[in-house]
Amino acid sequence: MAKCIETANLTKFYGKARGITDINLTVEEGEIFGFIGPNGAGKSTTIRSLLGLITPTSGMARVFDMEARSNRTKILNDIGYMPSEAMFYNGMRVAEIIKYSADLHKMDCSSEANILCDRLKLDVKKKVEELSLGNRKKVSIVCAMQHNPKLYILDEPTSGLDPLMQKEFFALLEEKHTSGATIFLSSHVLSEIQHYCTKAAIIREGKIIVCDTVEALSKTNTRRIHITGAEKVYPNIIEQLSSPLEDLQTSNRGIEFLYTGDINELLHIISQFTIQDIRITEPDLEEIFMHYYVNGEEQ
Ligand SMILES: Nc1ncnc2c1ncn2[C@@H]1O[C@H](COP(=O)(O)OP(=O)(O)OP(=O)(O)O)[C@@H](O)[C@H]1O
Repeated sequence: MAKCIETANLTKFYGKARGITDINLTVEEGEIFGFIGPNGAGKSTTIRSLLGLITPTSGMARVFDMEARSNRTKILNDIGYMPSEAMFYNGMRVAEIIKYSADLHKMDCSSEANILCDRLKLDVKKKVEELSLGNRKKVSIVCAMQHNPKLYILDEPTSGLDPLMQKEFFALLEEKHTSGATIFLSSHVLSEIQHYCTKAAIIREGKIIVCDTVEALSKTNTRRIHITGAEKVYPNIIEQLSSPLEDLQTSNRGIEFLYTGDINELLHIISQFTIQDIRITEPDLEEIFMHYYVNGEEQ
């Protein structure tokens, strides 16, 4: 399958400040790729490099098999970009902004724009400064989608949208994907990545710490252990374990924690104490992502 996005050792320093270091990513045509990481991790810097808006300090970024910075005019024509902040020129009406954005692509997108505004319940007569954050986001969505681009680069697209509009937005995105579009989705909302993405990369402190299919990321030998009746003895259990526990929670219903060590060792230690019950479950993807957010090991 053809590569839609490719970076190799992509690095950007803002003066001496780290933006991103040695980012290696490949997004194949037709993929829905999730890009997640804590605040300041480097998501927007990576995106701005892909759009050719900033010059990398070193390494390369290619989109549609072209070097991003020197071919940005050509590349941007086939991209639907939603920046994380939906900011527009004050004084303009929604319809004018949408038309202006279509003109930049030298296309008449009016019929697609009307459909999108209708589905998103966007009042095109309003002035930008009269719009709520959610409604400004909708303007961004229409501008990103009306020209039916080959690639969507979406930087936290759902922040500010109410749940109904989030649902409509993803319905639209899935339709575009079914028609052949590739999607690069930066998000803080882990459930979005889990539901919609085929592959995901986690970035932390400017570096990619893990990149795999969402299915593979969900598979882990980490287990969540729930024990009832161990409130008094759990310090003794912890003391004997050779692997550290994570996310230890105690309550009057018992204790629970994430455990990645040898399960036989754990059961052997627990068997020395009197407990009421034990349950061993797989952690959900959100817990796995949080593990990488907080403790992230490098690839
Ligand atoms: N124009 C700039 N000048 C100096 N430093 C910058 C600039 N833009 C970003 N940075 C720094 O680069 C790092 C990565 O920032 P970036 O905005 O790419 O992160 P992010 O993952 O998009 O964060 P968030 O989730 O908060 O939007 C941060 O440490 C940030 O302070």
